[in-house]
Amino acid sequence: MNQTSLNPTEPAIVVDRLSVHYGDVTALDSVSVTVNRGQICGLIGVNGSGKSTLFKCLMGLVNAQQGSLALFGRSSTAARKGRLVAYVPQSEDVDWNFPVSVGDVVLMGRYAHMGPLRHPSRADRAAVDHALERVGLTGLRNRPIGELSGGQKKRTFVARGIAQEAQLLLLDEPFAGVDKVSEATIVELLHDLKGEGRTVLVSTHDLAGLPQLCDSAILLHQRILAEGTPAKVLTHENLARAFGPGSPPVPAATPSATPIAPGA
Ligand SMILES: Nc1ncnc2c1ncn2[C@@H]1O[C@H](COP(=O)(O)OP(=O)(O)OP(=O)(O)O)[C@@H](O)[C@H]1O
Repeated sequence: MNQTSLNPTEPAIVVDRLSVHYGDVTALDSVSVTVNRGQICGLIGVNGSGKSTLFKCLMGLVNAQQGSLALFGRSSTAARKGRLVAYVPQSEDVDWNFPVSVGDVVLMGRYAHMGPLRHPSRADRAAVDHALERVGLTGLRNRPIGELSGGQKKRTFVARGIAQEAQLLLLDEPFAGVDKVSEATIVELLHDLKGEGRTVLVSTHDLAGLPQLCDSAILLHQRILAEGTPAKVLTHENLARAFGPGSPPVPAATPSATPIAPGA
C-alpha cells in the first residue's frame, strides 16, 4: 500500500464519537475530529486531557469502548500494516534501556518493507542513511539510544517515521525537554514533510509557536472544546475553558490577532 493507492478524497484522520474509559477515569468522551491530508494539526490541552490516549487509539494501542476511527479511510490496523502511520511516543512511554543503537531504531521503520527474515536491502539501508541525514544524526548512528539527549532521542524517532515513508506522523509532545537545536530541526522537518504532502498530528504545550507551526488545531479536554484554524481555536475564551484560571495568554502571532490594515 502506498500513497498512490490512497483515495485522495479521504481525510488522513476521521474520529467519530470516540470514548475511552480507564476504569472510573474518562479519558475521551465522545470525541469527533477530522484532520485533512497535507496539514500540520496541533493537539493541545492540559495534562491528563486525553491527548496521549487519542494517539494510542489512532495507533490501535488502546481500544475505545465506543465510537470509531479511520486513517485514510482504513482501520488503524490496516493503516499500520500498510505502513501509512508512524508514531513518535512521549519519552515516558519508551524503554530507553533497551539495547539498540540509533541506526537500529531508524531501521525499525523499514521492517514493514522487509521480508519475514527482516534482512535489510540496499534500499532499506539507503532509506535509513537518508532519514538520519535529514534529522542531523548521521554521526550518532552507532550510539546506544539511551545515551542520547532528549532532543536527539525525539529526532531518532522522527527519523524512524521518515525511513518508514509514513504518510501520517503522530508526534506526542516532540518538543518536551528538547534543546533549541532539536526543536528547530524538528519544526523544519515537519514543514518539509508537509511540503511532501504528508500529514502531521502533533501534541504540544508550546502555544506561542503553534500559529507558525500548524495549519489547524484541536483543543481537547476529554471532549473537543474547539477545532479549526489556530486563530479560531486559540482565543482567550477557549484557553480559559481548557486551562482554567491562569490560562496561558493568546499567542501574539495568531494571525487573526494581528489585523491587516486596509490597503496593506
Ligand atoms: N493506562 C492508564 N490507566 C489508567 N488511567 C490512565 C491510563 N492512561 C491514562 N490514564 C488517565 O487518562 C487520562 C488521560 O490521560 P492521557 O495520558 O491520555 O492525557 P494527556 O493529555 O496525554 O496527558 P499529558 O499531557 O500529561 O501527557 C488521565 O486522567 C490519566 O490519568
